[in-house]
Amino acid sequence: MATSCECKIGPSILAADLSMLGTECQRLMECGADYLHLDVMDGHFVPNITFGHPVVKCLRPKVPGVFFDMHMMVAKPEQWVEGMTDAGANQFTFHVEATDDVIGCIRKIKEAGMKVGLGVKPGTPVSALVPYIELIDMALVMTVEPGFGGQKFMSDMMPKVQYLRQRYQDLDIEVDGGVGPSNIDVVAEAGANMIVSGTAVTGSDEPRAVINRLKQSVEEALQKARLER
Ligand SMILES: O=C(CO)[C@@H](O)[C@H](O)COP(=O)(O)O
Ligand SMILES: [Fe+2]
Repeated sequence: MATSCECKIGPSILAADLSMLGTECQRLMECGADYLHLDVMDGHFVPNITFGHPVVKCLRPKVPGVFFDMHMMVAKPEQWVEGMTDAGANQFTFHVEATDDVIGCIRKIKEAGMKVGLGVKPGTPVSALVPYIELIDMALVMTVEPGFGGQKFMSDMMPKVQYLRQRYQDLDIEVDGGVGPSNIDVVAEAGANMIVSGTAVTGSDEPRAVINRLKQSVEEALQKARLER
């Protein structure tokens, strides 16, 4: 299905050396990343904890101008909107399962000047995003149970991506979890254009080559879809 969306590769820094977060982020951008995917976990929505807006505020000046996609794996995400926008975040991606007031959270994010991402966990049907699709900038399809990097890619989530791409040709669709060179072709074929990859990139001796491989696959799939239009 053709789309006007561009291919964007956004490495997750979750599996990187977090004691060197600033230099790790700089290195990923030097290796050809298009944006950075920063995984925020609160120990409530997911059984793990990472970092919050105070860390993001310190990180911001280390990689000026780089798009920060905040993956908010937190309960009641609306409570963190102000802190994240003050810290310099660009996109606030929260989970549809995490709040009773999705519309209110979307409104708060937009009023704070950030882009809106809305995600579904593997157990949530993609139809849960449909009521909000016209209000968001990006849809996130999780291909692992959120909370940890280095998990196995769930290929049975690809019909969710196909469902979205067939109906919303110009929507940014992000896939996150276990993505790497071994499965990028099915992710790209399904229609995703924003690719999060953590372990496959930060765990590689050649992150630039991995990012290039991911980019090549998505760009080929986008080009093929445009020709089929
Ligand atoms: O949000 C998450 C995990 O909850 C992801 O962003 C992972 O951190 C991606 O890492 P890999 O699965 O690619 O190692
Ligand atoms: Fe993530």
